Amino acid sequence: MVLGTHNISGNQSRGGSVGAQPGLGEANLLEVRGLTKIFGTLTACDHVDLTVRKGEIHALLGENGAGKSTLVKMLFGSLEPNAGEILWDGNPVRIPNPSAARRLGIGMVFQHFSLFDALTAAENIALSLQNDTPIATIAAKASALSHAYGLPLDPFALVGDLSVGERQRIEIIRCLLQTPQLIILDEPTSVLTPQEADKLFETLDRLRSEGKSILYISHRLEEVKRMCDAATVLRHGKVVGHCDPRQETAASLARMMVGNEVQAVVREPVSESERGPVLLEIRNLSRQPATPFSIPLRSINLRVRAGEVIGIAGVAGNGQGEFFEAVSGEVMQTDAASVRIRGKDAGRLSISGRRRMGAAFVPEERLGHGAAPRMRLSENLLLSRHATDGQAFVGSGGVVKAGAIDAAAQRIIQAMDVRKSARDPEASALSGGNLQKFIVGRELDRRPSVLVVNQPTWGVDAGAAAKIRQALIGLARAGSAVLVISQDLDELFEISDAIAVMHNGELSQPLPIAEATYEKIGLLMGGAEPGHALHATEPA
Ligand SMILES: Nc1ncnc2c1ncn2[C@@H]1O[C@H](COP(=O)(O)OP(=O)(O)OP(=O)(O)O)[C@@H](O)[C@H]1O
Repeated sequence: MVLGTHNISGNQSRGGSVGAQPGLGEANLLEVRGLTKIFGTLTACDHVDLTVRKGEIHALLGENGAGKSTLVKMLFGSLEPNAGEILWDGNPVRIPNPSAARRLGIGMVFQHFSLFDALTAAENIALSLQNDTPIATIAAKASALSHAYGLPLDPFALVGDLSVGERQRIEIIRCLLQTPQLIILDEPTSVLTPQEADKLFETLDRLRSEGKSILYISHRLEEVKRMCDAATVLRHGKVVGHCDPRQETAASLARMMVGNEVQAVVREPVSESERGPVLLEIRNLSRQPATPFSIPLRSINLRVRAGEVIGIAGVAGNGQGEFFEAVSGEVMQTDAASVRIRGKDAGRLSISGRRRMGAAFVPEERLGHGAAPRMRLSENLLLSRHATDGQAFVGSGGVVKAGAIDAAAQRIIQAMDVRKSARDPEASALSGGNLQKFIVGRELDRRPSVLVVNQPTWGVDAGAAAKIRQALIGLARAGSAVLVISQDLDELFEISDAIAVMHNGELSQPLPIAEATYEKIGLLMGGAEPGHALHATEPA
């Protein structure tokens, strides 16, 4: 490992003199020197140096809040640097806005997608092209790219009906349509299934072989080792090292990012006698597809008992989103008994009604669903908890108890180690992983009897992911029922007492973790007949 010894500012050609200085400099597409961004009192990027060569997949690593997104936003013209220099093909450039970045040849796929739900994939792409190319032409080009790069996409599908993975494909194709030389991908696989991620890697391989460069942000260190030719590591806004990830282990990369060893998650097996009553019960839950693109739910049955964590695995788009909506009350059922919380029918209750029964829910999408972006963390806390913690947060006559809300927000921030640039910032000012930590912490803080969480560690760094996973196990062992929907099989194996698989709107019986293997779960994810080799976790 080379820590901070690779002097990237010493070998470039400048001022367009490509070829004048043979060697490494010729192959550099992007060079960044001393790039700095300050938010209030926080230096999010502190004199960052970075070099991306032509035809290279370059990883940008760092824990949540390290400054990765801030850095790439400056490269894409979404944020203006306070200091520093950007060289493109050896020439100093200013990138005042994303259009300038695109003209230069820089494309970006953001962590939070910027798509309109009510429009089709092709219409969304058209909006970003800023010209009047007919939709049919755009759709044809998008289809051609989708075939060429192995990214299946129906250009006429409504975005609102698509899974997160499918939405990401639109973003990637939208980016490729502009024939970029450098593609920036901000945590592209955090919401993809292993199969989707493999497809994406093929696409990236192909782009690399065409000489394109990729700047790749990811918390998944195994894939960084597998895919990337070089890595730059940030910590607290500063570059702390460069390395060749292929020469590292996931543990050594994690250590480099975090500065020390990442704590392993501990899950002691839970015995039958340690499990309590069924706190969440799904009975014969069926749901017609709301749109032609959504998945019907087919007679789902599941029981989650006090003391246990049940995981739900599955390839994205097999009904997990529809299931979460039905269980959380985002969509109500006609049959009140199809969702029972702590022994009472809840199927016809709203989210607030179900929360009042002691349940808590963490949705997959952080911004918009999990938190209102333009509201402060304390305001978000009030928004989600006024219905359940009315007495704690709202006084007589409806007066908001600002002190109590502030104290609770600070408690959560401290418990989850949420890193931020102000005492009580707007949700949108938090890095993605830190916002996820806050949202999970906000729900855990209520000590709910039932917690249902969809993708608990999406975009969260290795250290923080371990903390969240341990907290979920801790909540269960303290007597709650915890249901975790995740596309990260490693995560499910780490935290679950039993794993069920959702496929095509059907849920298999949970397989006790002692009997679960990647092969069995993988078979079920691929649609193998449920029933064989599976045992219930509890007597009916
Ligand atoms: N618009 C903003 N206003 C104020 N502070 C901000 C803003 N954007 C980012 N920050 C702060 O800058 C720091 C770096 O955030 P950034 O999003 O770059 O981190 P990151 O490394 O991408 O993290 P993650 O892995 O969680 O996505 C964080 O402390 C964040 O709170």
